Amino acid sequence: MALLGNLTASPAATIIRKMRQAERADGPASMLAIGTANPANCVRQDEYADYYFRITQKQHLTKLKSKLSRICDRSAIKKRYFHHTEELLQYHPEFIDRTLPSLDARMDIAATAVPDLAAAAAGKAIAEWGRPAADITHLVVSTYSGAHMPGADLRLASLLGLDPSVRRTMLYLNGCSSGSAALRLAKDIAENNRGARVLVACAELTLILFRAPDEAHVDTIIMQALFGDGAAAVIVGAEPDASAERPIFEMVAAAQSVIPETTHGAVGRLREDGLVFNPSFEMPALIRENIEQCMADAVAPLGLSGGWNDLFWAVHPGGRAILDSVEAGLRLEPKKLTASRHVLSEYGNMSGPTVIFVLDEIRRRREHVVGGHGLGVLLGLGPGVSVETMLLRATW
Ligand SMILES: CC(C)(COP(=O)(O)OP(=O)(O)OC[C@H]1O[C@@H](n2cnc3c(N)ncnc32)[C@H](O)[C@@H]1OP(=O)(O)O)[C@@H](O)C(=O)NCCC(=O)NCCSC(=O)CC(=O)O
Repeated sequence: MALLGNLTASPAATIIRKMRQAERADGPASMLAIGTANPANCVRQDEYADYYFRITQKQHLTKLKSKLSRICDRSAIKKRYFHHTEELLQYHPEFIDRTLPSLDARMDIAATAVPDLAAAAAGKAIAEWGRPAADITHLVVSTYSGAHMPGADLRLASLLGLDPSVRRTMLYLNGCSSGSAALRLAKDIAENNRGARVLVACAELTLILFRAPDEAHVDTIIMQALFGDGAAAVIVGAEPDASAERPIFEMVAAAQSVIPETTHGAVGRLREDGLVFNPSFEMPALIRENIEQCMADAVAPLGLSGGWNDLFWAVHPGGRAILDSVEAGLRLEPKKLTASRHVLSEYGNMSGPTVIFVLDEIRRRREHVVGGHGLGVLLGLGPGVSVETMLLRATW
């Protein structure tokens, strides 16, 4: 105690404390710009079952095809975008036949396609932000569609012309909560490094989990029915420059929790035939039964409780049943999930980037979605089952 007392009173301790105060930003981080992008190949959901069984040459599996048709009908998705095309699949029979090793070929395509798509989204965010790309100080990139050293972060930095001193962080295999996790990390970086401007970029290509239908693996068609490709980027910074920057959402507080004993809820394994991802049948019920407790725990330290309909909601649209579960579990009025349902309908579940598309949609709809005090919640859901929450304040 005596030593600690001496240290804390010493001139060195005072200097270090002042240095640390000077290093940190005074205010909370804000999202300063948002950009999104999708590949060109668009497939309508009402044509997807025909398309998928034709390109995988499995039209003889008529019962499975009818099941996929039914699931697509009830998915509340209108269309999705994909990097892979029929031509690409013709060159790669190993992407269709799950007995052939295909990880090398999938990774070779992802090495350029993931950062290219991320760059399309990030370029839009930087243009909206209005400052030079070289002013970005930190880069956080998340994906599960590829894994390389050096990674998509370095190629993205080069494509965008970021400064070589930019501090890069890669997040791999975070599943569908990766967009929320990357934003949480960006908030911490921006608030602890005065003047930092963090570019968050999330990009996913379903090529990593594309494979033919198989009667022994019915969950394959669930993935094929719901997931699409997309990228989203956000620029995050604290103490916005009032003359040059226009904050969209203040990032008030972030939390992460895990629904107890649900590690089986959403499981992914990287295998020789790509990423095998199995969302459990139970996901919708697990979320419906646990979401209110997770939310209450997340907002309690802020002195808030309940009143969920007073907030705006940016919920990860993992599937129609996931949104139905969040709506039921929190007793939300149907209009609260309009932005999430719109993004699901237009793009499907793009994993991590999706929740950023929802934020973009909310700021587009403005007062039609956001209530008087402007407070809302970003809700990410992913393997764990992890629940990522961020309290936001709309600042337009
Ligand atoms: C897929 C759906 C749109 C289908 O809607 P329906 O109204 O048709 O619902 P349903 O439950 O009757 O399902 C239709 C058929 O699909 C089957 N089915 C449903 N879910 C399944 C699953 N997880 N695995 C295997 N089969 C499944 C049902 O048994 C049924 O088969 P039969 O017709 O033979 O009886 C919906 O169930 C849905 O949105 N589910 C949630 C999907 C999900 O878990 N998303 C999270 C992805 S992970 C994610 O976002 C985050 C992450 O973890 O990283």
